[in-house]
Amino acid sequence: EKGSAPAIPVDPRFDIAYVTPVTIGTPPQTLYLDFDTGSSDLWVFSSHTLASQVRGQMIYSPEKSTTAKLLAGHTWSIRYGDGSGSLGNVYTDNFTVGGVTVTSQAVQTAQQVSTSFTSESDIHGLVGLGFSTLNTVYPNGQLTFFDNAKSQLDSPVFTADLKWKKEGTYDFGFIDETKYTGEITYLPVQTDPGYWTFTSSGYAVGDGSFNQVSISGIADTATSLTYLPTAVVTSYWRQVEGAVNSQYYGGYVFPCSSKLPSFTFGVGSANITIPGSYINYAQITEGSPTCFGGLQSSSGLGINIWGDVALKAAFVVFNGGNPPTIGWARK
Ligand SMILES: Cc1ccc(-c2noc([C@H]3C[C@@H](O)CN3)n2)cc1F
Repeated sequence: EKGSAPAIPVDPRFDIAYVTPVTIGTPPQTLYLDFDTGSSDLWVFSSHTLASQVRGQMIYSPEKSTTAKLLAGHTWSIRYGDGSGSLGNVYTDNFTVGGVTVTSQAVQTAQQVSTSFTSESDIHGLVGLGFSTLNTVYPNGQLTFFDNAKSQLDSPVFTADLKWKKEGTYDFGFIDETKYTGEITYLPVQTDPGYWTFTSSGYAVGDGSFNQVSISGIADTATSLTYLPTAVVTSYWRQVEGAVNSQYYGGYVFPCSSKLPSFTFGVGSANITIPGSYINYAQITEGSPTCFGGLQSSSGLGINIWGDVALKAAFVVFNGGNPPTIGWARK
């Protein structure tokens, strides 16, 4: 089996997140979910979610699905990197993405969500694509959609082809050769504690020389920006006149009229180049001459994150084989 599904930017002005249509239950209920390689819970806004916390999201109603089964005595609670979170109960039901169906997928129904989820009406939940060890369901952890689907896929892989301000795709079970140029470079993955953690071989700013330095970080499809060590990020923004690291705005801001240099990162002996335009993330407020950078320091996070700003410059293969590896190609 194999399948393809679109990755649709939530806001056409800037790529804050990407959502993908899925169907759950019988008859099928359609929701648009944020696929997240940085976590491993599949949760949805539901008929159980506090009404005061639902604002326009599509919901999953297990009581309307003839194939839904309550996973009695199981609960979950998750906190994301930005402090947002959600919690609730667990059902199993049929779950389909791009034509690939998993019967009895653990679907975590939210009873409560934090304000940033309530205010994001285009995101109806998340599909965790990290390693199942990160799943928060208690007392028995549940498997991700990918872990459940793996055995029925032609190949135990999924790929991410995210695009700048355009619709991209997630493919399951196959590698679409038309989606990239040159070769795919595969790197080892550290699966503990459960992220797709890999080590980049270094970086270059614009046309500058390549700095050979190992940068270990996670590939995270649900983090909008890219967060790297302070030394790396400082050397990038030093090239942009008027760029400052603003305490007020919580990161590097710069004049929107700037022509930003590209940022190249090493993957083995190959490399991926992020165009400068991708690093001009957004105006700090509508109409402002000041813009917020897509490349920020990871010093406060304790982890480096290759988020959408980096991922959308590449074709990325998440290989769930034994051992798992991550593949990068230019496109
Ligand atoms: C409103 C909202 C807030 C946060 C997130 C969110 N989901 O995953 C992540 C990153 C950080 C890490 O926790 C795992 N991947 N961030 C999604 C949202 F729709």
